[in-house]
Order: sequence, then structure tokens, then C-alpha cells
Amino acid sequence: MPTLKFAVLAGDYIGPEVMTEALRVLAHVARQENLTLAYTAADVGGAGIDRHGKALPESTLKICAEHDAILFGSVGGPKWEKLPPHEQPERAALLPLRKHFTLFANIRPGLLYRELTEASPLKTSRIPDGIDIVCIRELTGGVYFGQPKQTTTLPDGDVQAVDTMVYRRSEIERILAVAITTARARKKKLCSIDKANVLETSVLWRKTVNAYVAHHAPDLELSHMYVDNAAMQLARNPNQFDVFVTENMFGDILSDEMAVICGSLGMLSSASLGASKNSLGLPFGLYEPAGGTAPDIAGKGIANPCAQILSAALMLRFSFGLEKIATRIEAAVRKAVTSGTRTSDIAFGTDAVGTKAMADAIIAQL
Ligand SMILES: NC(=O)c1ccc[n+]([C@@H]2O[C@H](COP(=O)([O-])OP(=O)(O)OC[C@H]3O[C@@H](n4cnc5c(N)ncnc54)[C@H](O)[C@@H]3O)[C@@H](O)[C@H]2O)c1
Ligand SMILES: CC(C)[C@H](C(=O)O)[C@@H](O)C(=O)O
Ligand SMILES: [Mg+2]
Repeated sequence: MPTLKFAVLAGDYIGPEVMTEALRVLAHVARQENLTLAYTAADVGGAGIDRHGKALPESTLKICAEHDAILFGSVGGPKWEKLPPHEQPERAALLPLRKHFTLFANIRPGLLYRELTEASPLKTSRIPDGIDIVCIRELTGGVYFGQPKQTTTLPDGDVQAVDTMVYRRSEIERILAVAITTARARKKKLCSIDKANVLETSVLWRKTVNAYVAHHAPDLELSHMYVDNAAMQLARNPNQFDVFVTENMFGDILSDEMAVICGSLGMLSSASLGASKNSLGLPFGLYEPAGGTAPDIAGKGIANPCAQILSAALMLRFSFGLEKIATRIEAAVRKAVTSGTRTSDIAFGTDAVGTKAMADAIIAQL
């Protein structure tokens, strides 16, 4: 009986609400498939600060390292916004976790079911068959991590803040390798997004992409786009992309845009992978919804659990090699949503259900 060993870091606000439902779905498939769930819950983010005085307690990091994957909710929110910036949940927990495990490749599937096109802010005539694209975001480099990163008072009394955007060629090459594998499994079309008309890091990015793809993936149709144009093209005609690859901050911004044109942030799952392997010899990864803690709807029982459930499916696929079960969960989410059970963020025109009822409908399809 295969055992799934993963750490559960639910986090803050809606994090625990949607995590509860993802764990119910996993428990259901585990019973059906004769799998053993061996997960350990640990505090992270605001919950870490409140209970241990630290957003990423050592005990939590240890639990993560002892398991084969991390199922993550989301962290942060108004309760901790008055803390010094580097102590806040996002900067003191999520980013260090990504860095600690070198989770440099963030895969975000932008999928809008044909039956859900009404939930997209785009005209349905532009996306008659829905949307199916993938964002590959570099996750451990760029302006998020570059040094120096500081605020100083200048001799003239003015105050100056500095963030530094840094990329090494090797960091660009390793994210490209992931993008190439993803593109090869789909339409063999890759668009690299940068700002090479302004940024040095983007000049290196584009040069590296051209050389690396010419050498390692001449079979792919490669294109480049400036990020400002890409933001516009995503809204104009998202299906012109198939797989796009971009640096950390551009990917953060474009993936939220992609999420809403695909119906809602509540539908966007993600997998963050690195080079390290787990005890099964498969990629160790962190799996989380792309959206945040949604403090505006927390505690109401209305958050969409689909992104968390779909993130759990990605965990089964990448870190446990359970492709068939992952696909079964994805199909159940699709069937539940397309047959009309929808939380308020995607309900448009139909009656909305709450978080638990949404998960019940998914479980009923499994
Ligand atoms: N991975 C993470 O841990 C993560 C990601 C993004 C933001 N955050 C943090 O979350 C907090 C809130 O950030 P924000 O308001 O800018 O972004 P957010 O993603 O939390 O919310 C943006 C909007 O999307 C809605 N939304 C998000 N997820 C939803 C879901 N599952 N179902 C229904 N609606 C959903 C929210 O209600 C809100 O209106 C901040 O502290 C931010 O730093 C954390
Ligand atoms: C919370 C924040 C640090 C995070 C990011 O910017 O990477 C989030 O927005 C995301 O998209 O995962
Ligand atoms: Mg984001």
C-alpha cells in the first residue's frame, strides 16, 4: 500500500479553510485507491508568528525536510502587516521556503473550461473553447532575492529604497529546461517574456533563451515578447500562447492576470519544483494555490477550494508519480464545476455554493 508522506502548511485566513477540503478529497481518493496518507501539519506564516514567534519556525522547516512534498495554503494578511517587512509572513516564510528547497520552477496551469467562459471577464466570443495555457515562472531569482535590498536615509535627509534584480545564465538555463519539457509535452510552442528593451537581466535572459533553445530544443517554435505587450496580448487573445516562460516578478503579475481571465484566482493551482528528489526518487515540490489568503472573504465559508484541490492533484502527479489519480481529481473538479456547482467567484448566473459544498460535489464525482 503506497504511503504519501507530505507536510501540510495551511497558513492563514482562507488557507486552513481550503486546505481542509483538499485533505478531504485526498482522504477520499486514498480510500478508493488503497493509499496511506501520512501527513504532518505544521504552522507557517501568521500562524507561525502567533504560536512560535516566527513565520517559519525551525520545527516547520524540519517537518518539510522530512517529508516527500509540501502542500501549502497561503500566508499573510492584515493581522501581521504592521510587523517589520522582513518579519512578515510572505517575506519571512514563503520566500525562504522556496529558496531553502531551491524550488526554482513554478508551474501555473491557466485552464478555463469551455462551460465556464461566462466567469471570464473576456468576451466569450474571444474564447469560445475556453483557455488552456501554462505559465512557467522562475521562482528563486530576480528582484525578489537580489542583494542589496534595503532602505537607507541619505545624507541630505531623503530616504531611498533599493531592490536588486539579478540573474545568472545558469538560473535562466535551468528554468528553460523545465519550460522546454512542458512545451514538448504540449504544442511545442514556447514564448519567452522579458523586458530586453530596458533591463540588463532581460538582455541576458533573451540571449540565453536563444542560445539554449537553438542548442537543446530546435524542435520548438520559439518566440519572444516584451512583458508590457504580453500583459496586453494575454487579455486580447490568451490562446495565442501555449507555454510561456518568464522571470520571477513578471510571472507573479502575469499569472494573476491569467488566473482572472481563466475565471478566478480561486481556480489557479501551482507546483514549485527544484532539482532535489524526494525519498521516492521523484521531484520534491511545494504545491500551493497561486492566490493569497483572501482576508476579504475569510471566515465566511465561501472561498473556492478548487485551486487547493488542484494543487493537491499536482502533488500526486509530480512528487508521487500518481498520474492517473491526479487526472481523476482534475476531471472531478471539471465535472463538478461544469455541471453547475460553483462558489461565488465563478458562479455568474448560477446559485453559489460554499467551500464545503464545492468539495462535496467534487468528491461525488470521484
Ligand atoms: N502564496 C501565498 O501565500 C500568497 C499569495 C498571494 C498573496 N498572498 C497574501 O495574501 C494576502 C491577501 O492578498 P491579496 O488580497 O492581494 O490577494 P488574494 O489573492 O488573497 O486575493 C485577491 C482577490 O481574489 C479573491 N480570491 C483569492 N483566492 C480566492 C479563492 N480561493 N476563492 C475566492 N476568491 C479568492 C480574494 O477574495 C480577493 O478578492 C496578502 O497578505 C498577500 O501577501 C499570499
Ligand atoms: C505572497 C507572495 C510572496 C507571492 C509571490 O509574489 O510570489 C504570491 O503573490 C504568489 O504569487 O505566489
Ligand atoms: Mg502572486
